[in-house]
Amino acid sequence: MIDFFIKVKQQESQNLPFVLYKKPDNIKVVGYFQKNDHLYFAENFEEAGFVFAPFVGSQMILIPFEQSVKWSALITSGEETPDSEFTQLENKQSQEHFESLVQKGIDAIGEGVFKKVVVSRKETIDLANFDLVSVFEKLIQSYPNAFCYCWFHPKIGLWMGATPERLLKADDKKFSTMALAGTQKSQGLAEAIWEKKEMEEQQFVTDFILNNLKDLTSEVAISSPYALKAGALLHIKTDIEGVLSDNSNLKQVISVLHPTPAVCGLPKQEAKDFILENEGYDREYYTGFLGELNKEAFNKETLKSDLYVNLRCMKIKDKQAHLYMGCGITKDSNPGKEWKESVNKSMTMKRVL
Ligand SMILES: C=C(O[C@H]1C=CC=C(C(=O)O)[C@@H]1O)C(=O)O
Repeated sequence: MIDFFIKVKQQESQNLPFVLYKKPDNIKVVGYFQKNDHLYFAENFEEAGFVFAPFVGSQMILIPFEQSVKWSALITSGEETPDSEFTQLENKQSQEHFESLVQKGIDAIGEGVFKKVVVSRKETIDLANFDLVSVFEKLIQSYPNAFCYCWFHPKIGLWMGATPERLLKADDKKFSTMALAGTQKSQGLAEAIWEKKEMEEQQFVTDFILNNLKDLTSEVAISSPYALKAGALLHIKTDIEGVLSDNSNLKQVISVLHPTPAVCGLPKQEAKDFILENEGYDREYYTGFLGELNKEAFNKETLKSDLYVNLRCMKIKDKQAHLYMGCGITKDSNPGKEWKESVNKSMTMKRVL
């Protein structure tokens, strides 16, 4: 780990692009260190590299494998940061603004515009001192079952996160994805009791994914919904896996899944229009996706992709951390509760700062 982090510090001081990541339930940290500061893009998903894509638009940045040096290291064990209670000193104005945005979403559902929308907000906090390596170390120790990352490009900026949501894993024609929704503070997995609102919301997500993948797949199987722990929170998750049909490709599958109903809503276009019109800020890479694209398998015969949704993340800029969090809104949502949920989600990043 020490050599690995020395390499990170060197790359940082040369102001060159890099990405560090750890997959869920894995003890290996991987780094790709780009050899120049060029801004490469993924255009048709046939490229090979680490992709970093925004919520909207087609500017998907790529750290190409062939232009990078790969390093990896095993995580030396540390204590998982215990979950704690946090006191919140929130600005009344941002609370009012967020609650009225949630209410607008509920009203639009009442008018039949859509069934679900995910609205979000950004919170900025000052950082007295920020050390990328120690924050990343805390991140990987605190969230063993998340996809943890730190991504930097001198022409874009620095992002970090610990996301519970996989967008797509594809191993040649075999694929897996998930339907994720519903949130509660964790009192332990066994104690989780879900309200009808959350169960329904998660079922919408599963149905959407299954319906939309129908034309692109030849086989699909799903698990029963179960509780997933993400830091101090629990979500409901259904695993979905299967085989892509011979005539479908990665680009088509990604465009069906992204943005997922866990970060946008249902139907997708109507929810997206509402978000862009009403949220009042630019999500940038929050709720975009990131991960390995077309990585050669060990046997070099197949290509593997492993992509995640950029949630529970932050952008670091000018000694400030910009934290992003959103909540799925359905007809039974309550603005006050959604505000609290967004505060709980903000703790995922606050814990490591
Ligand atoms: C949009 C976020 O979470 C999504 C993922 C899981 C559960 C969610 C919820 O219960 O609202 C959200 O859909 C976020 O963390 O910013």
